[in-house]
Amino acid sequence: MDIHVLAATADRTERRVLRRLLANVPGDANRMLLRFAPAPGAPAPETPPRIPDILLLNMATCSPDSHTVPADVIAPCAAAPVIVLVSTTAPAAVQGTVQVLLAQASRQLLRELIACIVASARAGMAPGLPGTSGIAVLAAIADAVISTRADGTVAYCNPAAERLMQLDQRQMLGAPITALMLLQDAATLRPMRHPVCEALASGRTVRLQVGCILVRPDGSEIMIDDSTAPIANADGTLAGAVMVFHDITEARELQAQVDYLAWHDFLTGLPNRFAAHRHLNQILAEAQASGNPLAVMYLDLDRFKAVNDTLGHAAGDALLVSVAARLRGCFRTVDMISRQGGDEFVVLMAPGTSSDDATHAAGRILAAVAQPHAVELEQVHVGCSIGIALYPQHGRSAETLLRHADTALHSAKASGRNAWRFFRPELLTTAVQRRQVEDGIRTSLERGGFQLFYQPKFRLSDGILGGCEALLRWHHVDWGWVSPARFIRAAEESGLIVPLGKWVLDEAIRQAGVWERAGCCPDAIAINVSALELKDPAFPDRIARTIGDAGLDPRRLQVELTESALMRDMQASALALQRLKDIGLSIAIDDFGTGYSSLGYLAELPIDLVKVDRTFVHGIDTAAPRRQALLRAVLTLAQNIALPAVAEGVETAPEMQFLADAGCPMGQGFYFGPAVAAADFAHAFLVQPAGLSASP
Ligand SMILES: Nc1nc2c(ncn2[C@@H]2O[C@H](COP(=O)(O)OP(=O)(O)OP(=O)(O)O)[C@@H](O)[C@H]2O)c(=O)[nH]1
Repeated sequence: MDIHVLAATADRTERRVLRRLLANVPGDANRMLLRFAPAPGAPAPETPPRIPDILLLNMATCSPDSHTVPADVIAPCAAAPVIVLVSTTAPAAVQGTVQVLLAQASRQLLRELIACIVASARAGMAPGLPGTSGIAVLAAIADAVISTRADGTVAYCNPAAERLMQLDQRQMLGAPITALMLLQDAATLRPMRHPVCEALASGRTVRLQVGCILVRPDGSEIMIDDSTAPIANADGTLAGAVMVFHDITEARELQAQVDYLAWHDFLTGLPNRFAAHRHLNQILAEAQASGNPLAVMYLDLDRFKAVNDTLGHAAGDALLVSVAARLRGCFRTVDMISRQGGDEFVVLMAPGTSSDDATHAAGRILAAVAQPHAVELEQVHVGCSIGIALYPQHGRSAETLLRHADTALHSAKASGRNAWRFFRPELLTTAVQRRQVEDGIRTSLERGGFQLFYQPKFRLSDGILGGCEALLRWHHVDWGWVSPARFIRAAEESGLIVPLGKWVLDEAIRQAGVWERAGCCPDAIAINVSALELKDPAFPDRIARTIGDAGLDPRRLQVELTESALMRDMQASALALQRLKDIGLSIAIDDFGTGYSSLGYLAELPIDLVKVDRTFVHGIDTAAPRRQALLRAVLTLAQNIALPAVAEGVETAPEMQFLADAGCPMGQGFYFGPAVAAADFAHAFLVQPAGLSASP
């Protein structure tokens, strides 16, 4: 006779041994048709394969509580007898099964055993009922198994099915499966067509859709995953169906938690950037269909870094949570508030939002965020800046709207912060140009392109060189010379001014060293220092170290600062300036007279020199008497507090003469000479001992 053997083993050696033992040779009494079961988890075949006459199982993967038991392999052939393949003679995990120690099995023994078991099963077994050894295996596995007859009444259920269904065998056997198992779609809560009915009707293996709920007799619900296969008689007619299922409630809950984390910000609980992007696409589709406008707001806290730096990261976190709560209070439930990361939030205002609505909301945010936040027993104040882009006039896609809102945000920041701005197309060109400039600065810092030019300062009384100012110049490979007005501001706003300032310092000190070794160094080489550098507590020490390393006399170096840079934090400025003075540097105030006009600081800070701004100087010889009087007043003020003054922007001889007559001690400007490269400066203005190479 032909005997269909299904072997469920993933072990390659076992497969090879089985192939050898069950290979047919002429003269064999029976023909063995060996087939291997697909690995657990492999997709079920569309059409049910022929039910085998006997099943060979590897017990190594068949522990009772193991989910690797190929229940969906065993269950459809539950009517078939089972031989368990064991690798040791130790007692098998499942009582009542025939066991074969494969390593010692001979070809003849195994074939005769199989033939004998199959013959007796064919003689006595009713279709749809598992054989005794099959029952033993099914009783031991963790998956629930229910087999039905062709009319859908239950013919068999294993203990796991009793547990999951909360019914015992007596209540289930003979009852229609559809009466016992109420299945619902988790999303719609609508009853679902029973998979047994579907498998019986189609003659195919059926899998439940993900998210199927089993409602149990006591009303409790579990989520199940199942596979249902029809069972065929030996003649191919339908004998019934077998359903294998297990509880996936816990796995789904875990998945739900993972999903939550994937779409929410861990710190504030707000939707995260991915959720915002997804939502924006959804509401854009809605807005497109209804023709309604909507608003996208990009929000960034102002100087949040300072909170982290002064109060610590935990306080920063608490502030972010507090801000998130304030934002929630500013919006309708239809608007989505999300955290993009860091101190950035995005608000998506639902379709139907006009620009007026967005304006009012922005005002509400500024007011709400500005209220003090209770953070770790402190009252913390923080502001924020907001950029707004409207659909459809500022963009139609999620990416464009977010980018344009971000561009508008930068404009709000640049305007002085604590403000909101709508997107304007003009911002785009500036933003793109700004980015290009920033990238260019970075590249030139790495590869070269910056140079220091030197402009002389002269004593007006005797025309002797009184020092010089080192001015940064940038030659870009593609753009040529870039105007300082164009790149200094971009560097300041992007923070690149710090590495740039360091480069200037190093280069000025290097050049001063060259001149000093040549014995022709000018008295004071002034370098410009930005507010950001001055704010850095490590700045004075860095200067001291660099000067020390170069072996330079510190009096050769002068630091020029603008009034506004000093005024940002008077106390910190005073400390930093004193430290610079202690190192031996002199301090000059740039743009004197144009800044805060709060002159009190002149007496407070250790300043050596003031530079009278060029606006006072330009055309002064022919200017109106009131303007001339103003310049004289500025110079007198400097004189009265014993601060020498340098007039900037001197371009003509009459201007120079007017300044000299008014008692201005020094001048700087085109009249004396423009800023030029170090070699040209040395050549023109320094008394050069023989052999000086001004630039190495
Ligand atoms: N406490 C805390 N800080 C964070 C977190 N994520 C990012 N940051 C910090 O937030 C700061 C963001 O600073 P920026 O927005 O770049 O700068 P700012 O100080 O706010 O200055 P402006 O935006 O220019 O006004 C950085 O210092 C980050 O290290 C976080 O989850 N918790």
